[in-house]
Amino acid sequence: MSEAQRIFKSLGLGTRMRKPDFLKNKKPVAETSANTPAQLDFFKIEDNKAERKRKVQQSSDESKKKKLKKEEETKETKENDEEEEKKVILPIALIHLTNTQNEPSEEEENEEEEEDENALSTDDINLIRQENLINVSGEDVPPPITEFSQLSEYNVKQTLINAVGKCGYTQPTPIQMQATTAMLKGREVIGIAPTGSGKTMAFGISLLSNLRQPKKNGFRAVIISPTRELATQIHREINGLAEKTNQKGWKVCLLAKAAQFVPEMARSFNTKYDILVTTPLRLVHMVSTGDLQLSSVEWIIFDEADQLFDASFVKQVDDILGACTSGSLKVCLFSATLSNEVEHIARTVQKNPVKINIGAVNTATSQVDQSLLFVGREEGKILAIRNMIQEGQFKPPVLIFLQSKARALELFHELIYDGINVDIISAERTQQQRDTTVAKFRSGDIWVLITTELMARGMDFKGVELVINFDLPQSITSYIHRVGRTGRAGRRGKAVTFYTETDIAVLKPIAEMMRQSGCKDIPSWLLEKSGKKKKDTEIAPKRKEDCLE
Ligand SMILES: Nc1ncnc2c1ncn2[C@@H]1O[C@H](COP(=O)(O)OP(=O)(O)OP(=O)(O)O)[C@@H](O)[C@H]1O
Repeated sequence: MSEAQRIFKSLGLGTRMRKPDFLKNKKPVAETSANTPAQLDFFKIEDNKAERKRKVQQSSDESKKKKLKKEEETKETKENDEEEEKKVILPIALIHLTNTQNEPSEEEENEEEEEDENALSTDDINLIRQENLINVSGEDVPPPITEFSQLSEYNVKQTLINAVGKCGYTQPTPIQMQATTAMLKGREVIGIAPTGSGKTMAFGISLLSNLRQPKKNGFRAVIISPTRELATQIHREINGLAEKTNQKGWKVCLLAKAAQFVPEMARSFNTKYDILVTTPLRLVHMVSTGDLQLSSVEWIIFDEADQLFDASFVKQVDDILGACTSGSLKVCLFSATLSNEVEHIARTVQKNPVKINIGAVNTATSQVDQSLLFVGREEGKILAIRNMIQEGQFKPPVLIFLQSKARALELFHELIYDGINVDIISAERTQQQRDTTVAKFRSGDIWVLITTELMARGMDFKGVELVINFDLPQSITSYIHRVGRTGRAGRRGKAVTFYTETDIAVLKPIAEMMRQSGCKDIPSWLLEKSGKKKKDTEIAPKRKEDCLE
């Protein structure tokens, strides 16, 4: 058994990891830098391959030297032990038996040599994590994968691995590298990774694999999301993956429409499906009327977990967890942002979770070029948009965030008047209207979408070019999620935040966070500004309903 395997065993991992090809070449090289790259550019891994290969080779060499030294030491100890053993007098038959038992067959020897070559050393694992900005905490955290094909070593069916490929995903993102192996080992996870970095697939793949096959025994996995639009999107993605497995019978249910179920349907409903995607309110309602049972649930995922575990939802979350009565229930949390307070609450419902953090904590994705634009007073905002249009900086699709529905509606009328292909989405519109608007924005029939906080989290509109914070967001957390609607899945995006004279007093936290996420053009006077530290939820000043004066 190799040293690496011994380490794996001692860590209780027991998994035989195949060493990725890029880790196999070992040439003598100098020591590696332990510095973590400042920018998170995980979709561009391929571009960095040569550099990564060099670093990994360096690490592999170091570990090889260490391994050789250890092997020599082990050999010495073994020889001493053998000497000791010979002193014990055994009957000849037993000696023979003992010797043959200890002697590896030729086949075993070859296998060990092969394992030796393929095993990942602790240094290799650390380097993969370092290269992908994966930070982990928790006991016995399994190593990350670097290729989807390695999922087979975690008992994932080939049909599921193929399905991931059919979705067009060739390389796992960092959260997928690490969260999948943890969940596949049956571990509860707290997964924090930037907006647009593929968290949905991270838990989607793991759930489908852990459930093995459709059973029609009632819901075995539940995914909770704060908004109906996001639940619909998650449902589409997981259902799409399930369908591509060609494994007949996977039933993924979206519990979103109030009129979707009548009591007579409840019985079949409780047995027909494997996975449920829902918002918390709807689920609590169905559980309280007895129309839905959660006793078979083995996995529950809270997407946008920080929002679900904050004051506005925590009661419903508590009710839902109370209804999941299975002793083997596993609770996982995913989000791009998580405060210590929320993590503390969440940990009270988790058992020995693995915490995975990708990149810097609570910062906007580095895939977005962020900027601040001074507009003087409120009326300067619409002028700024008109200027951007004239100067060709208003490249659709564009998402514009405002503080209230009334302000959003006013801007909508103004842009319609300018002849822009624009629509508006807010919580007060009917579900039908919301669905139609989202579909039209997705398909490119609408170029500009004006919205409130409703669309800030989770929504994956492919190819959004520009996010405009017409009004400052209410919190840093909201800023991170809003600008994260662009710069997704490896594409770059732009985000412009308007600010007025009144906003200057509260802008510093946003400016600091922008700098942290790699933004260089922040006026230094803004960063130096002193002032009372505001709570995360208290940034934007309350504005008049009328956004143009
Ligand atoms: N391995 C992959 N390779 C390329 N694209 C991927 C991969 N995994 C997921 N994606 C794509 O990346 C996009 C973002 O994924 P997803 O919506 O899961 O992000 P997220 O991390 O949940 O973001 P948010 O925090 O904003 O909710 C989606 O369009 C998805 O199809």
